[in-house]
Amino acid sequence: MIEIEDLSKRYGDRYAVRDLTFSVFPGRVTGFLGPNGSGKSTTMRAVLGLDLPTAGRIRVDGRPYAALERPLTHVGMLLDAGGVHPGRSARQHLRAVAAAGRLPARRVDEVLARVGLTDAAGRRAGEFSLGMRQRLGIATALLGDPGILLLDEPVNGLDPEGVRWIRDLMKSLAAEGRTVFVSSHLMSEMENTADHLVVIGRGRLIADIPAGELIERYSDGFLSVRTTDPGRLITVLAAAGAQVTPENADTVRVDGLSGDAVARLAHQAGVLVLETARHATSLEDAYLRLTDAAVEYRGVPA
Ligand SMILES: Nc1ncnc2c1ncn2[C@@H]1O[C@H](COP(=O)(O)OP(=O)(O)OP(=O)(O)O)[C@@H](O)[C@H]1O
Repeated sequence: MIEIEDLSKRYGDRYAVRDLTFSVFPGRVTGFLGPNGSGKSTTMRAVLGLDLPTAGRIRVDGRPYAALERPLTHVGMLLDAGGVHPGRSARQHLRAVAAAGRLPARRVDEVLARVGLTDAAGRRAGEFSLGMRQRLGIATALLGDPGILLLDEPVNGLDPEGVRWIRDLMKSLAAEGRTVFVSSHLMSEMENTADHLVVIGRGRLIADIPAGELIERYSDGFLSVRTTDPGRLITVLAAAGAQVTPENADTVRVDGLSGDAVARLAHQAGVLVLETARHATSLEDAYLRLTDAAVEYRGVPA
């Protein structure tokens, strides 16, 4: 578990992160979302003690990162897939990290297998494709078998197969009971992955919410209702406070009423409803609405 309390980080006269409070829980994938420059990397670096906060407290498994004994067994991180010596093989790289972190050498082959790099283990990392480098970065994060994983924009630049692979991996890591905290500036990447979302804008918290609830709360989902008597249905539903507009000859669009309410009102009025379809919003739409709603957070002078 990660607990962030009143975190602020200032560079010069600007806050990269301001009064941020949230926790990241085990057993689920938590997406950390915000536009470019909103402070996601700064927050992740602060969790790992790579950046010193201007104010606030961060606890990892109940302690500051610096107070963790053998931190690699608590937290694995994928911050930058480029941090591997190009002349070393994947196996040599992992052995070096394992030795430095006092981790058992057998973990090297275990993590190579987990990320599908067993066959490429002897090749120089400098010859790796971006996707392979990303797998090696994740293997490195997994070396200490940590309960917490921090992944900063892990799918950046990957092809669709690589994206799918990382998604599936994150889900399985969460299913094993780990805390998976993954940043992205693209909501669409989180749509099929995150169980929970922490959204920031200009360094401030905008939402800390289950992914499904975000859609529910910020969706503009409407109903298409097909009926034998659109004229009468429009009158009845409008009288109940809904916005109703004809969609075509036998279908009306209804905003502001649940499917239940539409069915009941139509029944009471003796109008026959043939079909009701709900048009759901995507997570992307909900996110845009949410960040729009947070427009006051744009611009944070120190
Ligand atoms: N070392 C630094 N010195 C000065 N300003 C910095 C530094 N690191 C980050 N910033 C500023 O802090 C703000 C937040 O940056 P950060 O990299 O945390 O955002 P981000 O959400 O991770 O963005 P991205 O999606 O582009 O990676 C930005 O305005 C950035 O310019």
